[in-house]
Amino acid sequence: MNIYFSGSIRGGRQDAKTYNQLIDELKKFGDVLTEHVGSSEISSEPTDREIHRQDMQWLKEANLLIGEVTTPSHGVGYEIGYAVAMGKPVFCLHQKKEEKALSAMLNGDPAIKCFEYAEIEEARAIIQNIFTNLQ
Ligand SMILES: O=c1[nH]c(=O)n([C@H]2C[C@H](O)[C@@H](COP(=O)(O)O)O2)cc1CO
Repeated sequence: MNIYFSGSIRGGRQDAKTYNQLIDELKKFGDVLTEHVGSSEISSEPTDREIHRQDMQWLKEANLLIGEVTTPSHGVGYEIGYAVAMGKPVFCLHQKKEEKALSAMLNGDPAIKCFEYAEIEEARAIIQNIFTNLQ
């Protein structure tokens, strides 16, 4: 099972620790192709062209995409739209925040399953359910 995990990088790293915790959970169910998204240090070595080429390759190889979408990110939105267009299953997790509603373009797409969580334990349980219910 190849898992493409999406999370904000240049959109803001305030949820990076959560990404890391989610990636640890996802690793129980398959190979996370984009483990660097949860890393405390993002390499600035590859060019943007190389990042895009590599990520598109991983997206092609992925069986599904799971995004943590609390922090809005152009890259995450792009990856999600691309994965939907490729017919891949897409799941989005976001933290409950009164001041910020999830984008209608994610929440309103019947092809995307969106889940709200408050605590990391809740997010772990959502991930476990996703893989239990995968056909
Ligand atoms: O250095 C990078 N490496 C990388 O893999 N990405 C991909 C993976 C993330 O899910 C997504 C983050 O996009 P953004 O940087 O626009 O927040 O884009 C994005 C960047 C920087 O834009």
